[in-house]
Amino acid sequence: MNAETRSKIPVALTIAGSDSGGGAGIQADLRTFAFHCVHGTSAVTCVTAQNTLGVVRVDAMPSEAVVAQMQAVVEDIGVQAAKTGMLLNPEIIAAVAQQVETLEIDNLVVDPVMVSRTGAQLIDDDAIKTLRQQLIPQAAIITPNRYEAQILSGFPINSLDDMRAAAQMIHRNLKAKTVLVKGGGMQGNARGVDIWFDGNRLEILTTQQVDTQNTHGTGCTLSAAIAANLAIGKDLLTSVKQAKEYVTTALAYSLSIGKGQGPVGHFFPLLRN
Ligand SMILES: Nc1ncnc2c1ncn2[C@@H]1O[C@H](COP(=O)(O)OP(=O)(O)O)[C@@H](O)[C@H]1O
Ligand SMILES: Cc1ncc(COP(=O)(O)OP(=O)(O)O)c(N)n1
Repeated sequence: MNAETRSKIPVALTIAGSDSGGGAGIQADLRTFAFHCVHGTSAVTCVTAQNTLGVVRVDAMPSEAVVAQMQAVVEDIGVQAAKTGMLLNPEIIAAVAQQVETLEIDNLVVDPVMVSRTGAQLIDDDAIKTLRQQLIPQAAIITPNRYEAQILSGFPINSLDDMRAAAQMIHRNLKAKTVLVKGGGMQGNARGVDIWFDGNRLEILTTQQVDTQNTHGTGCTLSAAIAANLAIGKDLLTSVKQAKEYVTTALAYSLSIGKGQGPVGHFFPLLRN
């Protein structure tokens, strides 16, 4: 890559929390951006003390600090795409939503981090309300997991049909432009199947099911890979399909570290032997 090409490298921004265990959050996002040869920038929203067994403590950043990070990055460097992850509280969500509008951030991927794969609620009810009202309508795509889709649609999800109905309802009721309901938390044949709905087209996205308990960070990795592909200039559906392929490979190379759910292997596909 010569100097001229390097000066045109795509840039993506993650607005998310830190995971001390390195499996999810900004750590997963920045590795994913780097894997895609996209320069990664970040606005840290909170710091979690976390490992493969769960979240022990969360400390929020002041919303003004999150705003300052977003402004510093966008006003100087510029970004072609952004993703949000754990935004934690209503003040941070409202501030991020305001800045997305003011800074005219395009290609926004909202991973509405509310509930972990294990079913634990990560943000409070006021934060969920602010997310629905202020941020989701600005997203190019939102990527709820099974439990988040249950909260956003208001009904239980136990089958592919339920996932389909939830994607359509979230699109209609929340003015979300495109919805991807993720199936990592489903059982049986629906595990690892995702549903895409953009108001016209409904797609069932499948890859191989990977049999591993080391799935920590799959949602962050998927949304970061979508943002990276959008920053490169790919269209939305291609970005999602390729991001899903990447997550599947990273799952196949996931890491058995810690005593609980280990992280996916972001760079390990490079070490195939
Ligand atoms: N065991 C698996 N095999 C294949 N794909 C999976 C598996 N687990 C999760 N995925 C995929 O990983 C992505 C993230 O989904 P999910 O794990 O549901 O999100 P979250 O981490 O937000 O709970 C989705 O594309 C999902 O289909
Ligand atoms: C700091 C932080 N952000 C997000 C998450 C959730 O990670 P995600 O990839 O969406 O979900 P899991 O598959 O790990 O449940 C987190 N744990 N920490």
